[in-house]
Amino acid sequence: MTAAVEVRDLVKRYPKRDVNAVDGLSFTVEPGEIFGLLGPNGAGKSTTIGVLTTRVKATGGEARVAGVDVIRDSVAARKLFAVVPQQTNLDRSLTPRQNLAFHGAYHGLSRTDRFAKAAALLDEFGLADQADVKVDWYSGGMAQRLMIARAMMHEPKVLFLDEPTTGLDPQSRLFMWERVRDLRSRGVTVVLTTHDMDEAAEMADRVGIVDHGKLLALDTPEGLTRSLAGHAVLDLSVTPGDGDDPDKLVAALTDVAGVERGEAVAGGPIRLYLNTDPDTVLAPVIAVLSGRSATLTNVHMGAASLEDVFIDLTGRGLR
Ligand SMILES: Nc1ncnc2c1ncn2[C@@H]1O[C@H](COP(=O)(O)OP(=O)(O)OP(=O)(O)O)[C@@H](O)[C@H]1O
Repeated sequence: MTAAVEVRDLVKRYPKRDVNAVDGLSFTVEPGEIFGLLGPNGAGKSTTIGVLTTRVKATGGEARVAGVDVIRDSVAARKLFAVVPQQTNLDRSLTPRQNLAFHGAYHGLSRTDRFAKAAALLDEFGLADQADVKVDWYSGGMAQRLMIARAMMHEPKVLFLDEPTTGLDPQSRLFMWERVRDLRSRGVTVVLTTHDMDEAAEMADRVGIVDHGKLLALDTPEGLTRSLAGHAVLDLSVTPGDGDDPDKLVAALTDVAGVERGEAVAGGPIRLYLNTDPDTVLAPVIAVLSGRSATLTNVHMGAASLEDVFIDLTGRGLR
């Protein structure tokens, strides 16, 4: 089967920059997948999407959408995908319904078809009641939904979502996640970028972790977290005793049986990666802390997350 998206050795160097924004990226997205590109700000996610959606000119490498070379055959490629950018780009002089209809006209839909389709999509995205108001009245979440509805007007095979829920309230996020899953069930391939590990873990069938324009890991969220040394994590909010510091505390804590590794996350808790159950480690950990006169204010036990995978790969947090 033809891959929905194929990127090979992609390189992008912006003019007057001395490093590559995208530095030899390769990955393949299967049809019907929700694929997440996860990485911190500046990792090169938007640039990669920019190349795939013909907005950014690649410096080198190959990029295909549904088998069509986006670099050499951009006109044909544009019929096969849709993109929802980070920033709202709705036409403020048109109503929501007109925004969709106009997009349909651009893609050659007849008047009847485009208004029927617009009505169906407005309904699906929970905007039917407010389809004929000013776009300016829309909240961020509504504008985001309208942009996805608009993107679906020409029935793209691949939908690119750049940071789909950044800045949205929790309820709007959940609504958005459900709509994206609906799209997948209709066979649309979704490629989303995010620096939110919860979003990647929740949404994506597979996640590519990128940093400095390079792919560091690619697997299912479960596969990525399973790859970590320990399968459980203990977060300790601690104030070191007089004359002690977080690094020394970490060194002492990693001597506890069952602690595979530890690190003091900058500005955050001490994180211990365990290779055993957290409850067997807790008592000896607390004994070490009290022995060093450290004050423990909070303990969190959990499974390893994608954030932990990222920290493991890069030595720093996602944000
Ligand atoms: N038009 C541009 N001109 C010059 N440099 C750019 C341009 N666009 C992006 N960059 C640089 O390229 C690198 C990758 O940026 P990009 O926006 O692709 O990252 P990102 O992972 O999408 O980050 P974010 O989550 O902040 O959008 C950054 O160092 C950025 O400063």
